[in-house]
Amino acid sequence: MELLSQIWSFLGLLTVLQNILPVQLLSFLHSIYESLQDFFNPYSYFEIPEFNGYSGIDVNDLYLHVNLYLNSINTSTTCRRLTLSRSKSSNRISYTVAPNHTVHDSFKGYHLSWTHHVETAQDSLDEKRSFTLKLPKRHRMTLLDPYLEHVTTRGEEFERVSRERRLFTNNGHGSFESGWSSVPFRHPSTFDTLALEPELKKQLTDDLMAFSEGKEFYNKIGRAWKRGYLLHGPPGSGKSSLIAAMANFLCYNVYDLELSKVSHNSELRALLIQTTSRSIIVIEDIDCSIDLTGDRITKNRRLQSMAKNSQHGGDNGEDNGRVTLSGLLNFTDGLWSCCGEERVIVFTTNHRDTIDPALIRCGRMDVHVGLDTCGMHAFKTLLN
Ligand SMILES: Nc1ncnc2c1ncn2[C@@H]1O[C@H](COP(=O)(O)OP(=O)(O)OP(=O)(O)O)[C@@H](O)[C@H]1O
Repeated sequence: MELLSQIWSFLGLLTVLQNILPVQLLSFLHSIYESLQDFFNPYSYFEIPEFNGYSGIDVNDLYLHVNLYLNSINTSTTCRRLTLSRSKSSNRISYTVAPNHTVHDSFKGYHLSWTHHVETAQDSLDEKRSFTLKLPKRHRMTLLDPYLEHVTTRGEEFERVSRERRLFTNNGHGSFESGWSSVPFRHPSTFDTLALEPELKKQLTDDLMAFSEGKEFYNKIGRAWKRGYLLHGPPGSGKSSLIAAMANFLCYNVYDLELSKVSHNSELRALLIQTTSRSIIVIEDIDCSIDLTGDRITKNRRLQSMAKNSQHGGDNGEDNGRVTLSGLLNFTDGLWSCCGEERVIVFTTNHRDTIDPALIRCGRMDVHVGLDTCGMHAFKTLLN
């Protein structure tokens, strides 16, 4: 009782002081109080807002990674309240730390925690979200960088295996902002279900694995992080199934590029720029999709094309109105092909011999896979 009355009198004194002391002195006392509090507090705090700056447009990558990371560690055991959500097109449930709740983590033997703050602006319904990382002050310099690196790597890894993948196809409006339409990618083919000889299966999975983990290698040797596959074999030999198995193995999106719908090289370039990293870009039946004689176009055809162009009052350039071999070579290997990372380009054909060697030389199509013969093992898998 006595303690209660003492607290009351202290609060009363504070109110009186607040009324009589000048504002400057109050704020000075407040800053001294905060400095003392900081000095004696054994923890450091780092705030990670959802957006960079005040525009509310530029999303903070680190915030996204923290969210993914907290999704990847089993937060349900350390956090008392989680927000669950599921998008219309995905079966996956994602967990977010509920507003103003904390989740605990450990790294190199130290305890750390993340608190998710959500504030609603008073004048609008906008929400301001951020995470606060709390870690031991004495070790903050040695812990912060490696821990954030760990969070980013785990977050990216989690996104890779859990994101809903999509199958894109070009819609004929490649010159505009979005030249691709997409549906969820749910092809069931995997390397386990494919009837392939075990050596070939191993070669392919090793190659794909090395590619997906090869960021540093590609950086070191100064090459764009992409890989080309040429799949050849008669109709029905499993080329499409192999592409689906590759996409499922790597957890990549698939861009199925229909060349007949692309009207010229610049549209092809625009489509390439619109593809995202970690994807497989497929051109099926490459020999049927394009005049692979490219620059060696016959005189007759060139004349026909020029006549057509002049009839329509167009430019007489020979590349007008079609995709050429050189356009395709630039697509796979030119400067623009480096505008994204971690991309696999796959060409399929029923007749490898009809393709211009420039298009499938090593460096463009790094791996050639023949699917024409069905060995004993593959046959057994099919029977099973
Ligand atoms: N190696 C294989 N293992 C398992 N299934 C296969 C294999 N090869 C073919 N198939 C089956 O045969 C059918 C045709 O295969 P797929 O469409 O992949 O062949 P394709 O070579 O792409 O044919 P096309 O050249 O006509 O497009 C599919 O139902 C697929 O499941």
